[in-house]
Amino acid sequence: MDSTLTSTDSVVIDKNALFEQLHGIEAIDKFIASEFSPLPALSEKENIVWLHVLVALSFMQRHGHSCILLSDIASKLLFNRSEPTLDSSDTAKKGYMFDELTPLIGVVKKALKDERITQLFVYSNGLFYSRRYYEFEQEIAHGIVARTAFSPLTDEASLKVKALWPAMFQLASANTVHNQTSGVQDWQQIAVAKSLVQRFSVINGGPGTGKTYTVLRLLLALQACEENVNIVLAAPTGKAQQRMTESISDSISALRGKIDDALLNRVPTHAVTIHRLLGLREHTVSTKYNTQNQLALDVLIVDEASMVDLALMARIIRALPPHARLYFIGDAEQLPAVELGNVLEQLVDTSDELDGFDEERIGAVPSALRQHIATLCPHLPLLPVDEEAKTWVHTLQAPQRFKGQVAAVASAIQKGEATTALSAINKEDHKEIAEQEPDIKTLREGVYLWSENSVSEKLLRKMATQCFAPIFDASDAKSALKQLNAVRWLTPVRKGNMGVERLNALVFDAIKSKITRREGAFYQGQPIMIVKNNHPQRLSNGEVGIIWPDSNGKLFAWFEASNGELRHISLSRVPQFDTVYAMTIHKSQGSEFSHVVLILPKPETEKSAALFHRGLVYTGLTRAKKGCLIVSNTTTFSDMVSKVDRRYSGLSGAIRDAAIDSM
Ligand SMILES: Nc1ncnc2c1ncn2[C@@H]1O[C@H](COP(=O)(O)OP(=O)(O)OP(=O)(O)O)[C@@H](O)[C@H]1O
Repeated sequence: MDSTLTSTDSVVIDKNALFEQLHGIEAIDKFIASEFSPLPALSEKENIVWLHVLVALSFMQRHGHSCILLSDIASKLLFNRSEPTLDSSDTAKKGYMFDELTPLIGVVKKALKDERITQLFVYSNGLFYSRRYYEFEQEIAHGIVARTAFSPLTDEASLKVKALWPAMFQLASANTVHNQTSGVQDWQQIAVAKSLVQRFSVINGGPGTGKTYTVLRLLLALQACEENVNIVLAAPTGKAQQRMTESISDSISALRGKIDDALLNRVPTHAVTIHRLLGLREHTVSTKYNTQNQLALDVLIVDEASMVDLALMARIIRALPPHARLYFIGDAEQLPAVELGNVLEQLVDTSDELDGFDEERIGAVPSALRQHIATLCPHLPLLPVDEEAKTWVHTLQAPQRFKGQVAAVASAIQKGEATTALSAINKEDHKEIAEQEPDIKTLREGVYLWSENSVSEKLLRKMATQCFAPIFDASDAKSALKQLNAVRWLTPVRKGNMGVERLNALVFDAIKSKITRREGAFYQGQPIMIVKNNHPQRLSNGEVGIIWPDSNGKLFAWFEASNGELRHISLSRVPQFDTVYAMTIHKSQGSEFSHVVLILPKPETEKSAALFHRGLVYTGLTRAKKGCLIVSNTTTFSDMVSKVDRRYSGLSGAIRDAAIDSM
């Protein structure tokens, strides 16, 4: 038989001929489809449908979705490409037209009668999954729902927290009267009050909306309830762990003098990476801490939760002892994790219809919880019974820092309002920039847009010198690192004219006359980013350092430790790295810079156009603390803001179902 043909006793299909017609698929998609089809119980026609469902599932999982929604592929022509494009040697592909929904579901259900298939795949509520991801979602949903039940404070704990409250929130009596009479709600206080009586909650909000401020108060309140409570702070990456340590420490400093030092000194400040906490072994999926060997802690606070993927979340839930509290801090509008899943987005998602269910218990605020809040915060307006949000989600909206233009533009982008965002940005045209060329203003407070067309190579080089020459003028490694974090260039892509690789080469060319010392591939002032976790050197993927001489003039790589101290390692020990004047927006997640140059080029290929979406613009912009210069055409900018990158997941629905089951 021809090797391209696959058969069971009754069915023969020419898989390669079918794959040949599909655009955008990769070897792994073909492998999955080949491994689990054809099935003897299906007819030839059904097997062809089944094969394409498997290709679609594998394709979607490669793109971060945990499942496929069958109604979204039903009656659709997918994997087609009408014209060969210039950027690839691909020819036109016919694609595959999926059946209508009812027969499509019929085939999937029939395939799932096969014992081997049912061990590996699941169909549930219109979603088709690999069983592994379905089970992750179920585990997470049950772990969360078990923790969202109302668990009241003891009278003693309640009194202690109540005594601490006015100092924690700096409540002057004028303030409290104001809240009571004006009806102005204080969502930070509500978040703390609610989180005290729920063992799981999410504190969600954009940059500077006061998440750390809120978490610190939650920690103080938890410690007031139970003196020896064991609290652990964790974040998904080394960079995020460092920032968490810094922001909690800064927040504590801001409270000094207002609250008893003894209380503040008990608050933990040192964060760890989640991987380290769980003892995730490199190149394996096993963790030291898991269901059999759970972590010895009472409270786990996870920062930058948008970067937590589905598998990592499942591992966190497994490693937590049942009594442990879990609090997630993050911004659900940020890009989701690079790996599969969009956990935070699903946790805060309120799009699920609660109609027909007991809203009192699933979505709205139960009366016992309202009573608890009224006791703790009599100065605040009562929460309405019909509040729509999930009780465990606290979305902070009012920017406390970061006021002004960056916040206004970010908020319009978040809502998908490209025109509003554009009207809130200062736009400068080619002529103005050209006129300013001798003294271009790359780094200013606020948000500026320069049209991509008006940014010539010459101008880019001037911008590069302005942004990065100060690194080379620094007096020591610490100030060089500080200069490095003052500005970063961000772009969505690695390749192409405005991709990371070309921009880094261009910057290097613009500043190379400033280089005074070199050693092999390294030079003084070179910013490097580690691209793979390296345990022996205690360096994690994404960590950024600088090459700088020590007092003897010998070059070393310098990194900031989580306590703010610098440490250096010899150049021969530097693991795999990239030079990093420019980096991808994805890699910038969890970092902040005073200024950002956000380059959003016109997509050069069909593939990159599909990947340019709102999350990239929002994440890139919100990395900027003071100013952001966007280099983009208004059409590209608007297209990106209008395009949402939705990941399919059944997690939100699984949580709802688990909540109903638990009633
Ligand atoms: N209710 C408040 N009253 C006064 N200042 C506040 C309040 N909430 C937050 N702040 C201040 O606003 C600033 C930003 O708050 P915070 O660092 O908690 O925000 P964040 O959401 O954690 O920011 P990021 O996302 O950047 O980590 C801090 O200086 C903080 O002290």
